[in-house]
Amino acid sequence: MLLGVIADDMTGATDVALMLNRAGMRTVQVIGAPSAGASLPDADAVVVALKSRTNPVAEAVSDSLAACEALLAAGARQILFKYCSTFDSTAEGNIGPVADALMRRLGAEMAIICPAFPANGRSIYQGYLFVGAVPLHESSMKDHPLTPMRDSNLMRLMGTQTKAPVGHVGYATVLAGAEAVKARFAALAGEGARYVVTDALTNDDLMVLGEAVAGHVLLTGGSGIAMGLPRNFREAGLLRQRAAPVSLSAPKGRAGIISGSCSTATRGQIKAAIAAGFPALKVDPLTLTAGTQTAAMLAAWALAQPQDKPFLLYSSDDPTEVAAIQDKLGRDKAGETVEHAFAETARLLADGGVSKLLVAGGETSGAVVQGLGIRTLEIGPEIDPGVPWTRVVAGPDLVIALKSGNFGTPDFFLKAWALLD
Ligand SMILES: Nc1ncnc2c1ncn2[C@@H]1O[C@H](COP(=O)(O)OP(=O)(O)O)[C@@H](O)[C@H]1O
Ligand SMILES: O=C(O)[C@@H](O)C(=O)COP(=O)(O)O
Repeated sequence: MLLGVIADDMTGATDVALMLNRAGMRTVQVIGAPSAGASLPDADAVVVALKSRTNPVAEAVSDSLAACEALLAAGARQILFKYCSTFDSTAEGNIGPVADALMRRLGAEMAIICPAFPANGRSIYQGYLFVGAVPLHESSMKDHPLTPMRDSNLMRLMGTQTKAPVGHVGYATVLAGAEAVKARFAALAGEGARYVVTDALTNDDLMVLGEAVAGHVLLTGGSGIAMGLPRNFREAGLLRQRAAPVSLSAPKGRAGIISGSCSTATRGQIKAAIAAGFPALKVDPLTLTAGTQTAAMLAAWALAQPQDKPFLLYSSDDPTEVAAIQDKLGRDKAGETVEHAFAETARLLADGGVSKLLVAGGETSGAVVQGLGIRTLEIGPEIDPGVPWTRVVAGPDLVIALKSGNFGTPDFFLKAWALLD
């Protein structure tokens, strides 16, 4: 194993695993921090998918360190801490504290901060993170149910989460190439910087940065920064090129969609699925709390639908409705209620013969994967940038795609099935 990745949520993990797979590294995703001494699957890269984006800081740190130990024990030469391309976090963390702890464990002198993911419109200029044409804090991420992002300056965002000095590599330096970036790293290290935000607008920029960080033991960023890493290993004679899969054979059974994502892209995809006649049932956190809607009822409804189209269970709502529900239940309780219900529903659906599942939302996917008892995933074909089909290799016999809230074209729920044999 060459590269170890610690991902702070489930969809982020499949996103980075897809990126590595496409760039020629055989990548396997394992769920949860492996216990001490547990062996990891044999692969060029292993991604450990945690649910550490929004849990308490101490837990996020200890899970990330446990993942790091397992990856090092399996031979990882470099560790990537993967977080969201929209830098999803709060003033307390968890990005800063986890990165600090990994830096200490690995004895790293410097780590880059690069959430850029051009294929999905995430770019960094002058240290400001953009989502499409607008700065992060003007994007729909300002209303995220768990990690509302109200600033776009990555130096400032990281600065609230760590005491370590944060520097910046500007775009002109990135354009000048990997040697110029390395020289700038050295200069910043001389000034005491421990973290370095790197501008990046295109995939070419990410390849330059990938080359510049070949010698770094710790990297932090979105899946984009993984793009250039396989080439480093190939050039070092450690990795052979392999082709990424174009289709996936799915076990026989029914198809369905579970969505707890309230992101703009997902809400559009839900609209398109309903317009296409998918049988759809809205799940309401208040009704779940009152016990008048239960996981058993959701699963029974889904399994009673005609099989010619996938069913859709969704709690996704617009920011005004989400805010009203959070006012009544509290932010965490609202999220947990939906996540618990979907985890249990997914288990009942798998028992009821569902074998092809699309899940929308990072936290939602984490809950569903845990509910299904999935331990290992193999990465299949790309549906859209950042979202692959995966096949369960340890756990129930099914194929599952875990879609980040803001990823995918409007017809995502309609077109994904065509990649399955
Ligand atoms: N109607 C709702 N009201 C309040 N919270 C909700 C609602 N529907 C889903 N949630 C919660 O919002 C969060 C959405 O986060 P996530 O699943 O990560 O989606 P995304 O990938 O879009 O960020 C989850 O914790 C989910 O349980
Ligand atoms: O980097 C990204 O944007 C994604 O890989 C990711 O982390 C998604 O998180 P959610 O939007 O919470 O699914």
